[in-house]
Amino acid sequence: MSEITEEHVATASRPSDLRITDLRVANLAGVPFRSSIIRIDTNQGLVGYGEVRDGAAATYALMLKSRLVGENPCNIDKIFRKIKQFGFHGRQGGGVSGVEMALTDLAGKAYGVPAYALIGGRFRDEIRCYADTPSLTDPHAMGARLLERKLRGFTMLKMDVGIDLLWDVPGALIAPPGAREDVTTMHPFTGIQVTALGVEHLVSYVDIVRSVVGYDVALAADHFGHIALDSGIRIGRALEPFTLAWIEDLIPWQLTGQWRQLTEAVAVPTCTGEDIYLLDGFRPLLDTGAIRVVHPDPATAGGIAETKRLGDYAQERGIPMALHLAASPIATMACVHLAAATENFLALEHHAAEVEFWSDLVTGLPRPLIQDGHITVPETPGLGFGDLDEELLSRHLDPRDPVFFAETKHWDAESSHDRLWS
Ligand SMILES: O=C(O)C(=O)C[C@H](O)[C@H](O)CO
Repeated sequence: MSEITEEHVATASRPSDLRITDLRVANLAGVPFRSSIIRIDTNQGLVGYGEVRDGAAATYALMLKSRLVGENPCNIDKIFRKIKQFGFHGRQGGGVSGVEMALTDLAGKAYGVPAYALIGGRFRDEIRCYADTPSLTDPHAMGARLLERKLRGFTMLKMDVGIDLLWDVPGALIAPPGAREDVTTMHPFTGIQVTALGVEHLVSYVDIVRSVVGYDVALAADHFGHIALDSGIRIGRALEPFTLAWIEDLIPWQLTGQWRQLTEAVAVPTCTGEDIYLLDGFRPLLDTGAIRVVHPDPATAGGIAETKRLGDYAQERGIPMALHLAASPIATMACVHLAAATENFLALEHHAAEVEFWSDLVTGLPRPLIQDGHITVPETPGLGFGDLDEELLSRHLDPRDPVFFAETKHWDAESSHDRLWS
């Protein structure tokens, strides 16, 4: 064996010598949904973390392993171009996007700089988060929950309102058979019509919510459908008095022409984007001015740098960008660096206001991570957290497939975890 010289020692941790040796995942549940943490290992002992989008399969990341091993993770864009063909819209973008986050984490650690420095530096020191609140039948309960979040310092909130509230209201919907089951899985276009009674129900719901939470906080509304265009127009017009920040996902994002008609017909900002992969997927909506707010999920859209490119592209077209997210602190921190480095940024979604241990999943950052509705941009290398609290994580594994960074030589397409949401 040859002798280790001083030169060897000096070059042992050179970023140019860094190589990927492995990719492993930990499948979590309840953080706030199920998601998979990616860990990329290297020949220098450095590890990088990313996260596969909520509700997606770890498979989407594991299938990329053979394309990654041997690559220098600091060449983020080169690797991204090599693997992006293996992603797609919806949850299928989750593998590529999560891997890109982990590469950025690694590159930042290798060069000793925070992730935002790799994509151009920062525009802000604090990242505004907005708190999402899933559907509640009782508008007073929804108002109370939103008010509690407002009092915790969130300056922007979102509630789910829409057909979820109307299925059991007689005469509120005209729906094709099976539509109720379909919308909970694939979010397809169902052609559901919301009747005058249904619209009245939603108006009264939002009126009560506003009377509880007040008008001095930005409030967006989501989970409308998908519904028929004319129903969307009637709902949008009826909700105009409530000064909503946006109305989201009334119709499928692919229907650019319908989005444009909706946007032109209502005086409430229209919004979509959480299932779109890569800037290319957003171009039709942005180029035609079909939406007023673009809402990518960086864990679907292609990760940190691609979502920044998208934000810049939208900015040139006068369309503000908010970030969708339903993730653990790992993808959240990826989004914090992205939001710091993108001028065109409104707010980052937080879906885990009810998950008490959420901030504790990573070490080395303030707890709680979100204070007064904001996350402070860290200056530590990579995504900025010290490490994972593996003991805590291991208590929140997905019981259907409780893999915890185990070596994976292949993936089992039949396992329950690999059944996809979309
Ligand atoms: O918050 C939003 O905009 C959502 O639509 C969240 C989804 O319900 C979430 O990703 C769960 O799959």
